Amino acid sequence: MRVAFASDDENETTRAVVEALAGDGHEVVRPESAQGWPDLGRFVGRAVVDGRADFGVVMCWTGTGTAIAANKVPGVRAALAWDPWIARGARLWNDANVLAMSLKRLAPDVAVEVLRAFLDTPEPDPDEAENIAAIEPQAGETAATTAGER
Ligand SMILES: O=C[C@H](O)[C@H](O)[C@H](O)COP(=O)(O)O
Repeated sequence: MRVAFASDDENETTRAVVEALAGDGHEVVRPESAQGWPDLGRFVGRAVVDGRADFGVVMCWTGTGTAIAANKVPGVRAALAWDPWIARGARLWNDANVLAMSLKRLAPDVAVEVLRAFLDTPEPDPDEAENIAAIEPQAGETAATTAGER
């Protein structure tokens, strides 16, 4: 598969993830230059939505900033995962298309397990199709209309 990858820092964990992606035969799509975490999250999100990548992986200290930035790209469903069960569930029940991980909190072997659990879960649960479709902004919905409904 083609997997877009970006991280705002590098350590043993990010290196293990990149090595696992390449070692497992994935084509890795990476940004050409170093950027801050908001732009990196957006880069990966756009790569997935544009079809340059099948899935995305974002990493930053917490994993949260890149996840939030990726999720601002319409069509992106980025999920922060810290163990394989969460990663598998994000694919099965949320059809997550971007995996976010903390480069500070996950040991290299755990990050690789999480990555593989995510990428090795090919199809979401059909029973969740309605919920997954409902994640996207609904026709005519804006921040103002959504707030008004509460
Ligand atoms: O959510 C943000 C990330 O965890 C960043 O990796 C962290 O805040 C460090 O970012 P910076 O190097 O820009 O201070």
